[in-house]
Amino acid sequence: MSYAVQVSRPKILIPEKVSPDGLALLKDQFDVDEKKGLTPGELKSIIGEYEGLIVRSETKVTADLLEAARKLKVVARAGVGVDNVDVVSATKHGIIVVNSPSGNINAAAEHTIALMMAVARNIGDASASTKASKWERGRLVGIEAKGKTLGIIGLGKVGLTVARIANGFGMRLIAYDPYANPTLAAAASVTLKSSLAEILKESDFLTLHTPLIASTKGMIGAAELATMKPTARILNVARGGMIDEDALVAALDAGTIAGAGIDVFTSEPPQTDSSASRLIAHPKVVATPHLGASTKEAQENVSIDVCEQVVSILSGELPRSAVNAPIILPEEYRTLQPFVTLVEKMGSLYTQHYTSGLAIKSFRTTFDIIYEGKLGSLNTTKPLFAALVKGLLTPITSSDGLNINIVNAEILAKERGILINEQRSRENVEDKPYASFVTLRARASRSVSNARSEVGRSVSPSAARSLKPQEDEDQVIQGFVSGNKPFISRLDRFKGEFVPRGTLLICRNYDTCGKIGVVGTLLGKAGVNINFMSVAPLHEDIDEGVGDVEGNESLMILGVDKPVGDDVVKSLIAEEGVFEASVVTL
Ligand SMILES: NC(=O)c1ccc[n+]([C@@H]2O[C@H](COP(=O)([O-])OP(=O)(O)OC[C@H]3O[C@@H](n4cnc5c(N)ncnc54)[C@H](O)[C@@H]3O)[C@@H](O)[C@H]2O)c1
Ligand SMILES: O=C(O)[C@H](O)COP(=O)(O)O
Repeated sequence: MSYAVQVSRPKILIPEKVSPDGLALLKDQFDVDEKKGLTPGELKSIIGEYEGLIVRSETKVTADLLEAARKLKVVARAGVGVDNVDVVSATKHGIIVVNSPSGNINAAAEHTIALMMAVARNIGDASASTKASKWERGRLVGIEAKGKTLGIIGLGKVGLTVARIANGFGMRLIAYDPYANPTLAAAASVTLKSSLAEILKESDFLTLHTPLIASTKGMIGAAELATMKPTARILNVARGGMIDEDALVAALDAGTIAGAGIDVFTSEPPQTDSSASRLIAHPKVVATPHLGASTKEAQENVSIDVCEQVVSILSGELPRSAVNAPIILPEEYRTLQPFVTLVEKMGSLYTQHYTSGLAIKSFRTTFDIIYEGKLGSLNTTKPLFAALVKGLLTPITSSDGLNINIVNAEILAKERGILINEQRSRENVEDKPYASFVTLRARASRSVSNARSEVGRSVSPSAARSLKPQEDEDQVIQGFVSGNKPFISRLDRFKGEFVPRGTLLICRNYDTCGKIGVVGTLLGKAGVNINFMSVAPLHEDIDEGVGDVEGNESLMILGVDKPVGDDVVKSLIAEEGVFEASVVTL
């Protein structure tokens, strides 16, 4: 008599329509349950049995669901956007979230072109009218794409693909993307513009291809629509929320915008009597139900992509596109983790403090990152390199773009035109209160430094004068780790310790009495509480020319309990002696 030992196989749940091509890769090793139409309650009641969960955009992977997911190791998003996944909560639970950042790019780009032509030639309206037994050739005259200007907001993967196709139509291509790679733009015949205003004014067709992040949310509202040509047509195959839907309906009603092709909405499916449903119902709108990625080919691509990653993760290997990437391997974790956090924060601080608000934003900057002291003898700095790239890009790419890990960081940096030189120094750091520290030095190109002096962070008129001497200076951020906690110890010419965490207001001002009171009063009036404050005087080692306020300046760093509005920042710099201010969230 023989006995077969029953070993239970890991289980994977698929509550949405995912292409079978990828699922076939799972079936040898795992039990795959395809269960569509589950309510949130039903999903929660069964999720505890599963090691893997594969979703598209409809399943809401909430903190509550993840709390109940006792065995879950991976959430795989068969597509790009992870806005339906609570990534922070997944990270807290040690669950890796992966996606497929490029499997559906072509599908989204082709859908954009389909909407553009449908809007240009009244295809939706004409089809409905003809099916209703009408023959309205006179009413349904369209326009051609050839010779028209296509304005592209967001020249990333989808935006560039749209540009390449539209180039074949004989369209003039312009784009606004402060972080675009100029070489790729030029190769696609796209002229990069330095302001959104120029794009709005010149576009016959305007198409959006950015992620939905703070800087893009509501970026096209009534004021922006009012600057566009009344013959302009708008396309959105990116995310709902970037266009103010009510404002677009009003502009279409008033005839100040000619038409729109929209695939994505603020509520999906749209609720009755919502702004999304009013937009969909508008006669000048061609609407599709989030179909950008819905082609057979794209669904095969994303399915295979994420299923391969599920296999990797459940076999204990690194995935290629983890959204909450383990940029550090387990054996390196103990030594490097606090420095990974530090370097990521330094990168993020750089992007937010130096590039937000610039007329010309760019990473055409060369970064030197110098690891000193004990860090100088590391076997590998790959996780720190990846952390820097992640920190630099995170503030501008949202969770959609966070697939940065030790495998892909170098390629992603190159794609963005980010040049990073790593240097190690084992030199004695005995004069320092810490055994290792990291310096990030950005050598700004001429165009960037010019932009800084023109617009920069919010600057007071008197600051323009004192900013001048900084134009060609390197930008420096220095930090160290103490008790596993990251600290910033230098920001440009200022030396002072602060913890890079939460929302920080950074003000450069005359180091005179009363400044703290002024800032405190203005924040108090705006209902913003100060959690901590640090004053950084000029760095003692710095003897470079610092302008006519030399030796008399300091940096004030305030940890605040909520974001500080632009109006408050403007009032701050209107104060005598406050030169510039920026708000960063780390
Ligand atoms: N409708 C669909 O089914 C569908 C399918 C695929 C992708 N998408 C969406 O399309 C969008 C673009 O995807 P992608 O893969 O090209 O992303 P991407 O990250 O490759 O490109 C986004 C670009 O936006 C730029 N950007 C960021 N902030 C900006 C700002 N404030 N102003 C101007 N540009 C800014 C970035 O520099 C980047 O180049 C995403 O929102 C994605 O979720 C939708
Ligand atoms: O983010 C994406 O990949 C697209 O919006 C597609 O979403 P879908 O998988 O639900 O079609």
